[in-house]
Amino acid sequence: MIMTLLGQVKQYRRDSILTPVFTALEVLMEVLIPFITASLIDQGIEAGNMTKVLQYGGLMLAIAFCSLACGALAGTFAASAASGFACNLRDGMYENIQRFSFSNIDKFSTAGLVTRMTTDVTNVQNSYQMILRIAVRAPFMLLCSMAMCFATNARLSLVFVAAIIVLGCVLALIVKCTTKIFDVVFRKYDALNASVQENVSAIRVVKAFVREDHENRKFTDAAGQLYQMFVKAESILAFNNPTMMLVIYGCVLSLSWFGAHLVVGGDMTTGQLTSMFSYIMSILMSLMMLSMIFVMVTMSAASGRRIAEILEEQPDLVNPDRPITEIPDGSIDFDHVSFSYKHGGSGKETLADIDLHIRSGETVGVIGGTGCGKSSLVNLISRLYDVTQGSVRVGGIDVRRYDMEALRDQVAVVLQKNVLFTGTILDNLRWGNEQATRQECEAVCRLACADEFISRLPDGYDTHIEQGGSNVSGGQKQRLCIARALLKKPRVLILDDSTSAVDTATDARIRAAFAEHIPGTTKIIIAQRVSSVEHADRILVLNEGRISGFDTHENLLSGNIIYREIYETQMKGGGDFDQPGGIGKEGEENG
Ligand SMILES: Nc1ncnc2c1ncn2[C@@H]1O[C@H](COP(=O)(O)OP(=O)(O)OP(=O)(O)O)[C@@H](O)[C@H]1O
Repeated sequence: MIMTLLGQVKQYRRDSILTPVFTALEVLMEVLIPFITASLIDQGIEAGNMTKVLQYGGLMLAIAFCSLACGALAGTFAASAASGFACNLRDGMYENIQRFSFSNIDKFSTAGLVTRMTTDVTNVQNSYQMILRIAVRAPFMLLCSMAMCFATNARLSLVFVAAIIVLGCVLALIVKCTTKIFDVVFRKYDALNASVQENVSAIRVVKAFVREDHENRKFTDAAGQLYQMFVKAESILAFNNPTMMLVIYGCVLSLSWFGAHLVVGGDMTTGQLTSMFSYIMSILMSLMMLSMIFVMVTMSAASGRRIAEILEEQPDLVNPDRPITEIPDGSIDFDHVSFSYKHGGSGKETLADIDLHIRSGETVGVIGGTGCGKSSLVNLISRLYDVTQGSVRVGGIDVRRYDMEALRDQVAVVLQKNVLFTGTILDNLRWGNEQATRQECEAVCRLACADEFISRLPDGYDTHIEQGGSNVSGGQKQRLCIARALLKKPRVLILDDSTSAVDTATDARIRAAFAEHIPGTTKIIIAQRVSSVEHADRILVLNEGRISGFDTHENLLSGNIIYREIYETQMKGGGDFDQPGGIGKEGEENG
C-alpha cells in the first residue's frame, strides 16, 4: 500500500525532500538556542560581563531568525507537496476508474468511489503534510534535545527516559484500539454517501412518492452511526492529552527537585538547569507531536488502504495482444453462453446456455419478464461484461479479440438508464461522433424523431441541457440518446428499452425510419410492449435467463405459450397503455 501511494508523489518529490531538510535545519537551530542561553547566563549575567551578554544575545537573535526562515520554507514546501500529492492521487484514481469495466464498478459501488476520491484523499493529504513536517521534526528534536541533556547532565536526564517509556506504552494502546474503529468509520462514510447520492439524484421521485421522511430517517441513521463511531474513537484518543500533561508535569517536578539539589550541592550551574528546563519542554513537545502523528496516521491508514485498492485494481476487461479494429459485418452469435455477475449478484446464473444466431442486418426484438436477463444478454455483445462460459461473436469473431473502443464504436448501445450531460443538444449528440457536422446531427435526429421537438425549442439545437437532462422529458431524452447512438453509424444498434417513454405512433415512425435508412445495421430492440417488437424479423423470448423461443411474431403466437400470454395480456389493455382498450394514451412527458 505504501509503495502504491508513494508512487503518486511524482513531480512533488523535490518538495517532499526539501521539507524535511529545512525542518531539520530549523530544529538544529532551535536546539542551539538553550545551549547559548546557558552560556549567556553563566558567562555573561552571573559573571557581570556585558560584552558576553551582547555577543551571545546577538548570536541568539541571528540563529532565531534563520530558524524562522527555515520553518517558513519547510511549511511552504510541505503544503505544496501534500496538495500536489492529493491531486496526483485523485488523478491516478480517476484515470484507473475510467479503465474500469462495469464489473469493477459493481465491486466498489459508485458511492464508495466518491468517498475514496474525496474524504479519503483529504485524510491522506493532511497526514502526508503533517508527516513531512512533524515526522522529521519531532524525532530529530527529541534526539538532539536528549543528546544536549545528556551532555549537560547525564544523571538528571534519566528522568526523561522514564517519561518516554510511560508515554510510549499509552500511545501504543491507543493506536491499537482506534485503528479498528477507523476502518469501520470509512465504510460508514460509503453508506452515508450512497444515501446522499441516491436521494439527490432521485429527489423528484422522493418528492413524488412523499418519501422525504423516510429518506430523512435513512440519512439520520447513516449520519448517527458515523457519529457513534467517531465518538467512540475520539473518546479513546482523548486519553492522549491528559497522559501527556501528566508526564510533562511529572518531569517538571522531578527536574526541579533533583536539579535544585544538584545546584545547591555545586554539581550543576544555574544556567545549565535553565537550559535543561528548555530541553525538557522541547522533548515533551516532540513527544506530543509524535502522539499526534500516531493519531493522524491511524486515521489515514484506513483511507490510504482504500485509495491503494482503487489504484491497484486491474480492469476486469482488457484489450487482447493484437486487437482487431474492424468488424466485418453485423452478425451476432452466442455459442452456448452462460453468465453470472461476479459482484453483488445472487450467485445464480443470470444467463444459461444461450445459443443464438442473428444475421447481419436483421431486426431482432427481445421480450421477457422483468429481471429475466434481457439487458445482461445485450451487454455481452458490446463486451460491457465478459461471458462466464461459451463465447459471443460479432461479425464471426469473438468479442474478446476486438479492440474494445472499436467494438463499442461499431456496436452502439442505447442503455436503459439514459444519461445526458450538461451542454447544448449538439454537444450531447456529438458524444456519438465528435467530428459530426450539424447536418449529420440533424439527419440522425430526424431518424430518431427528435427533430420535431428540437425545432419547437427556442434555441433549437443550441438549447442547453441541464445536468442529467432534467429539463427534457423522458421520451425526448430517449430520442436524443437514440440519435446520439446513430451518429456512430454502427454495424449493430441495440436499444435497451429505449422507447418505453415514447408514444406508440412515434415508436412506429422510428422503427420505419430505421428500416428505410439503416437497413444494413443489425438492430436489437428490447421492449416491454409487443407492439414495439412484433414487426421485427424475429423475436427472442427470454425466460429466467434461458431462451424460450426465437422466431417470427406469427410462429411465436402459435407455438410459444409465454409470448402468447404476454401478447394476450397486452391486447386486453393490461400492459400497453396505447393499445385500443388501454388505460389511456401515454404522453411523452413522463420523464
Ligand atoms: N450489475 C449487476 N450486478 C448484480 N446483479 C445484477 C446486475 N444487473 C442485473 N443484475 C441481476 O441480473 C438479473 C437480470 O437482470 P437484467 O437487468 O439483465 O434483467 P432485464 O430482463 O433487463 O430486466 P428489466 O426488464 O427489468 O430491465 C436480475 O436478477 C438482476 O437483479
